[in-house]
Amino acid sequence: MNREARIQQAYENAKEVYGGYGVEVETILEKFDGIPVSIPCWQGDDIVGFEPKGAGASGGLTVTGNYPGRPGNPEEYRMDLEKSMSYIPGRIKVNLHSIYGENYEAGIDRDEYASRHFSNWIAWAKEKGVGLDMNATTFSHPYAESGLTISNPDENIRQFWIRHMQSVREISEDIGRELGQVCVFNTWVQDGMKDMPANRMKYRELMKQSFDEIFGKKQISTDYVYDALEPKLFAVGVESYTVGSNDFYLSYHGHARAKGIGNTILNLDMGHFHCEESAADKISAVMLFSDRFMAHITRGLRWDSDHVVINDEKTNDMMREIVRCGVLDQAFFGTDYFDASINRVAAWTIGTRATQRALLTAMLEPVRLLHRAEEDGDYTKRLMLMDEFRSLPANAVWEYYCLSKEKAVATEWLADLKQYEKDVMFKRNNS
Ligand SMILES: C[C@H](O)[C@H](O)[C@@H](O)C(=O)CO
Ligand SMILES: [Mn+2]
Repeated sequence: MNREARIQQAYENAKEVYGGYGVEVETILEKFDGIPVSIPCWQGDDIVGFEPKGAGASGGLTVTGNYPGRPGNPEEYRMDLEKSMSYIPGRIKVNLHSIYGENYEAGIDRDEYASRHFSNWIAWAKEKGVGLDMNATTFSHPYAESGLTISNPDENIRQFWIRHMQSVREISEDIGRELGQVCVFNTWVQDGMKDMPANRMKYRELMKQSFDEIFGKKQISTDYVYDALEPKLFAVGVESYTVGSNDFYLSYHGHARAKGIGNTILNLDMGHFHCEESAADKISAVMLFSDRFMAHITRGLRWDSDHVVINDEKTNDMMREIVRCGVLDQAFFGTDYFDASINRVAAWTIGTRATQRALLTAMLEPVRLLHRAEEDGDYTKRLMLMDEFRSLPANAVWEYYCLSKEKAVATEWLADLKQYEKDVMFKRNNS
């Protein structure tokens, strides 16, 4: 049997199996096809970006590895991105950092970044039919060396980062308007301390004030921008105290909503909690009080929050929970990882495809039957179904979807990437 016929037949069988549980596979596929996953720009070049002097990651972010072939300019970078996109079915967005703008004028600093620095990205996104998300970049900068940015008691430094965030938020607004879809403005900041602070209150108070100024500067339509707050437990070098902790951001979100400041939402990064803590469990708690949320799908491993996403238990758990909670239409899906020890284009491809596959698998779960068993108080049946549903033929549906989008099925993309690596990536000299 040839490739197409094999995939088609497995798909027809899968449809029958799912149909037996009341799941209409075609309807699910149609919905799935419209859900974008945002690709992390930082995986493409170890978060160097295109500022005149790319500094590389710092501030609790460490990219390990030195795999050859890193792109050294926007053209090489977008070429790699397009290569990865050629292997990815379904809608995507690119999650940019503010240091990935272009044509910065001499002497310009981050507090003066503007939409003109992103005009190439906007034109490219329009041409490719993809969306863009945006991140303020508070690390890898002389004003970030103390480890405190918007919570810095030095008013000059604090105001510098406030202006930075305000300008990046306005860039996000222009992007949202230009592309006709929401651009999530993410505000992760690394602020914290290696050792115990004597005055924890002070920095949180400053951070609260700063966010009030950042989001309070301008009311922006939610058609264009949501302001994502991304809590984190700790980072390397920031072991004792993170100003933007989960409790801080949950409270700040409530405050901002009550006062009508900005369009805040929570960004639940799966790698930002205790290893045994479930980010999935937080979705229902947050979404009872919010209209939207972002998920940073990633694979936390011990002290590293950002390994390349694979189809592991936590990723599937996160996706299942989003669907079971009925908040799929409220989710912004971002992925968040860096790995410079493997081919960077492959990392993008593996992580995005794994995220999509886990999402599709969760959408196919016969969730109504699980809810019904629980409502009936039949926890025995609930557990049996949950376990049984893990073995449903979701992969056959995924492969059919890839085929229908004329994208690689299973491992088919790797040989082509190895050729690209040889012909293009390994000929660069950017390390
Ligand atoms: C580069 C990003 O801003 C970063 O990964 C952030 O989202 C994060 O999760 C930091 O740990
Ligand atoms: Mn993140």
